[in-house]
Amino acid sequence: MKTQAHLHTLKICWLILSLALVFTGNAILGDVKAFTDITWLDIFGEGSTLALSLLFAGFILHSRPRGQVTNMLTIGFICFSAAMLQDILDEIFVLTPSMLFDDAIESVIAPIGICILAYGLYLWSQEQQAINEQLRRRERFYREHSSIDYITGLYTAPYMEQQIKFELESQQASNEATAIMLFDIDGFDSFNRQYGDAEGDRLLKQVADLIVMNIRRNDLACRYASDRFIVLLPSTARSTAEVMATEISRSLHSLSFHTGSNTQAIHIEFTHAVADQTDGTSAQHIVNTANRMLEQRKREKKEQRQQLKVVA
Ligand SMILES: Nc1nc2c(ncn2[C@@H]2O[C@H](COP(=O)(O)OP(=O)(O)OP(=O)(O)O)[C@@H](O)[C@H]2O)c(=O)[nH]1
Repeated sequence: MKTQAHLHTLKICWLILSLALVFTGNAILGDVKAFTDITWLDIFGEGSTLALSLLFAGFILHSRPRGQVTNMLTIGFICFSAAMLQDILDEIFVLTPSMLFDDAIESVIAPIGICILAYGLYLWSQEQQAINEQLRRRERFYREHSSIDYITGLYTAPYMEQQIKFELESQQASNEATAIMLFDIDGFDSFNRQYGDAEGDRLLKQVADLIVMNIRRNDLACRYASDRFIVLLPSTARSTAEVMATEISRSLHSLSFHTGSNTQAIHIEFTHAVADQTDGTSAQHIVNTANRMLEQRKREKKEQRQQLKVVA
């Protein structure tokens, strides 16, 4: 996975600078305690908290893009880490009580940092709700990042099977229908050979995005296999699913795909199939039935093409 840390060089510099300032302040303004006066257990405890705080800040900067949420979380962690460092250093340095340096950092900067951190977390939860809304048609109610296909950004077949299983179980209680649709690109192998695998990957991504755009809020799209996509349609009768699949196939066919800087668009053919819970008692059964129908339609299409060639 690509790190986002390079986007945050300035923030990393601020973090290092603030820790360096705290250390320098203590070194200039304080006197080092006698070795025997130092409580090493306290240093260990406070040092662990500082290390964890820096680790959290590292995860944030490693994985998040730029923006207000990242800024708030980073400022919060900078203040909190500076206060934790001060807590450690006052075990090592004695500062004159009349100096407010120690109190200012521990009693003022620390609570300010925690307030900013809390505000950052609040913004993060708001942001997450907006992202969840966008992701709904790609993941529904369950997130498992290890099952994501990185070419299309969709989940893979095992995830879909699990979701169909959940849907069948809940449908037994509600007595509602559940349908699935399969879409398969025609001649993807020759597309790859003609335009290269990178263009093939780009096509898969665009097809995935278009499918997601064409389904409803509660439906779920996944990549089933190489050039095959599957959509789960909860509470949907087969007849409705057939209509939806035909519309999506039409929309996929009108996709204007441009390879490289070519101005001439390529239009891809698709084959689709629909199945519902009457086709089987388990997720595996229903998906197998849809696959068989799809293969059958592909064979028919190929035969038709060959007949047309012979006639021509
Ligand atoms: N670019 C790209 N190609 C892939 C990927 N996964 C599988 N493929 C290729 O997809 C092609 C699928 O070939 P086939 O199953 O014969 O499908 P097809 O050429 O569309 O044939 P029909 O389905 O019968 O029309 C193979 O060439 C695979 O190497 C991928 O992630 N990216």
